[in-house]
Amino acid sequence: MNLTITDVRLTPILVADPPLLNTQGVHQPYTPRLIVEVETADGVTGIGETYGDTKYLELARPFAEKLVGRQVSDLNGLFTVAEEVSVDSSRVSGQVDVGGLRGVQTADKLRLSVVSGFEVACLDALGKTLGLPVHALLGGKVRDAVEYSAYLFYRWADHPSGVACEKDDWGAAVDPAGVVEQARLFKERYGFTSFKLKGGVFPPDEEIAAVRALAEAFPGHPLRLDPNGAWSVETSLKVAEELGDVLEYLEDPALGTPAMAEVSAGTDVPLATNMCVTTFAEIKEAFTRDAVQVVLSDHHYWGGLRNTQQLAAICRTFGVGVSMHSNTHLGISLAAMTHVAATVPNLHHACDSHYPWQSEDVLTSRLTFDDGKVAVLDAPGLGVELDREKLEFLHQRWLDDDGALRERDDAAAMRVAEPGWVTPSVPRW
Ligand SMILES: O=C([O-])C(=O)C[C@H](O)[C@@H](O)C(=O)[O-]
Ligand SMILES: [Mg+2]
Repeated sequence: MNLTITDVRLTPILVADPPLLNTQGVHQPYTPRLIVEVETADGVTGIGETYGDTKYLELARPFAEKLVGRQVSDLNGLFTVAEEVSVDSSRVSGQVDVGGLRGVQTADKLRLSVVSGFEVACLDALGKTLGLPVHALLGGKVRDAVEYSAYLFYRWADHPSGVACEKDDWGAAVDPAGVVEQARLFKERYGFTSFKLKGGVFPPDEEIAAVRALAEAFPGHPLRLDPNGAWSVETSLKVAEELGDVLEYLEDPALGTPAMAEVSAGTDVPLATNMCVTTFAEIKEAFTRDAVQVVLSDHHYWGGLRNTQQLAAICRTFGVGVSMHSNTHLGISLAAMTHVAATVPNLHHACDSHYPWQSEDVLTSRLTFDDGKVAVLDAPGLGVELDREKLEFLHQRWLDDDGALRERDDAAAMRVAEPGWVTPSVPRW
């Protein structure tokens, strides 16, 4: 067997995305992703997926060149190679995250977000070569299926008129009745039994009413609300008090560890985050101050599946829970998320996934949710197959774009509907 990497292919694509609302604006009709293929001397190809905005492509290209001649099994070496890739400081200094809502932007985090796509591709190639599933390469699964939560969004029925887009049949959700109807559809179509509502869109009282309506419609189902740091400490405490009896956790009610620590000190409702603990460097302060009780892992920006396991081990040591964050992603990432989630013993919360919102994919067959769960695949590698025609179609869309959609920018997308829109300053309420 020859594990030498002989070729690395990078294919940026644009995938359809519905008009999902968050505190910064609304999702664009198409969003960028990057598909990574790593080929070995034996002709085995491994696939991975990560963010596709220009700032990631700029790093992925030189990184890919450096991998040729290395071994797909040299996963630790990926981090060493990444350090050799320089990050343009203008990409990280003073930048506002215009859509991802994933906390600080640093050069390291940018690198890790790129490494993760390659780590998954290497694990896929290694697993295919050895005839082992990725979860086995990670030490073995401790469960046969991974539970996901329904990721509810306030949304419009369609993107603004005149905007080129793909249509879907979910309808609008801009009030409690709309949110409950969306949750009902999620349950009917995928069997989800826990629900997360993306908040920070409407004044807190309206979002409290939506969560109350969910609690009435789905008694006993775990519920979460995530305004992406849009509230003050005072508002966060008020919401915690009003919804404390029905929330599994409140996610990033206020922005940053100091504010989260203040909220945490004033409520018994568990606080979760994918904004103030997004790097290993942020863990110490947050855990020491008991600012968060649940960390949402995300292999994309934590630097891959093995770093996700390390994060989970640290959380376990400190008695902090683990859940999983998600941005817009396709089936390659859902497969990767499911493999790593299957190996984490202390994963006691259903994971987030945007996948149901993605009508397009690059796989020959879509992954499915049964009773809200994705079965852990035991086929070699990730256990999924790339559909070249679909990949080419989505790449052509990227090539045809004039550049406007190649960067995710939820505030810019909102300005199409509301020309005066600017990213709200925080706390918004
Ligand atoms: O806080 C979160 O869960 C997210 O950041 C998830 C996504 O970014 C979501 O808010 C989005 O895509 O609008
Ligand atoms: Mg969140």
